[in-house]
Amino acid sequence: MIRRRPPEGKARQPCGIVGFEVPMAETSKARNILEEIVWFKAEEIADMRNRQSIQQLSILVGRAPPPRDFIGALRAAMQRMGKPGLIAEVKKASPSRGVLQPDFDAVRIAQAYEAGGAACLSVLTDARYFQGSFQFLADIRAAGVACPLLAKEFIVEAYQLFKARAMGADAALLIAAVLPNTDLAYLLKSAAKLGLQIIVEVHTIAELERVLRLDLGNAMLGINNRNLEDFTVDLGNTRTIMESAAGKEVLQRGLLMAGESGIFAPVDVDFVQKAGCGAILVGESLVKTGDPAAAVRQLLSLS
Ligand SMILES: O=C(O)c1ccccc1NCC(=O)[C@H](O)[C@H](O)COP(=O)(O)O
Repeated sequence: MIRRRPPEGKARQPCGIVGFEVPMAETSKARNILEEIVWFKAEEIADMRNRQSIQQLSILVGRAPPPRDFIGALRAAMQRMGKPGLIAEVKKASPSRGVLQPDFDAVRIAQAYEAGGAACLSVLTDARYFQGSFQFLADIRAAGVACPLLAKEFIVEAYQLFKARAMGADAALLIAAVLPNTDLAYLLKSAAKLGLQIIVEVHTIAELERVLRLDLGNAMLGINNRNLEDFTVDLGNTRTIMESAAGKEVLQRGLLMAGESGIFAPVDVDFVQKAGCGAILVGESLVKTGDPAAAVRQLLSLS
């Protein structure tokens, strides 16, 4: 479990108008990128709240287009194609790979994914580490894209769920490595009130066991094959987790599971499908190509 805040309150001591910062004690340094991202979220959300209160966001939520059935679209795609429903990711850059697509136009890429046969889209909203934006969600919806949209954010507060729904998201991601079960339970309830569906993401068997103790409502699950602490990617992680007792419980309960990260070719799709996944979340291999529609068709072996 990553630490949600620097143990000594602050990672850096800003020195005001002098314009430099002094690092705090060694223990206050983030241990990995996930911690760094999550620690920065506290500052980012405080800044967002100063510009837009949760009351203002609530009004926008009331005016937002009705949410679409994200999980239903994935299940329908699986039934139609006999292959996992594809969540194609609109991702300009990442901490592990840097800029993936310099010629990045979120709307054009979203339209191409849909034309290629994606069931749903994942839209990176984090600005600092992924060069994403909540505005992309609104732009993609305004452009008439029908695929349901996942707000791909590092959610630590309900405020971000309000923001995601206000901007037109249909679903949001909650990461078990970041959130203890009390927070997950609270955020799952908040999301349900807003009409947002949820993917709860795990990376280990222990996280899956913990998450299965929650009242998941109609949430789906995801296994991230990327270790968010050291960036290594191993598709075998999906199989290992799905072969565990907790993985078997997922199948028995009929929960939809997505295989996430490191999916590059049809053999990878087959691999995670055989492991028990009814959905896949794919970014890099699609966004890097000059023709994202063709990349989707190729990945799903569509003619
Ligand atoms: O992608 C990263 O480098 C990354 C680093 C730190 C935290 C999260 C990160 N990625 C989020 C994701 O889970 C992926 O964007 C998603 O699963 C798609 O992965 P890929 O197909 O490998 O781009």
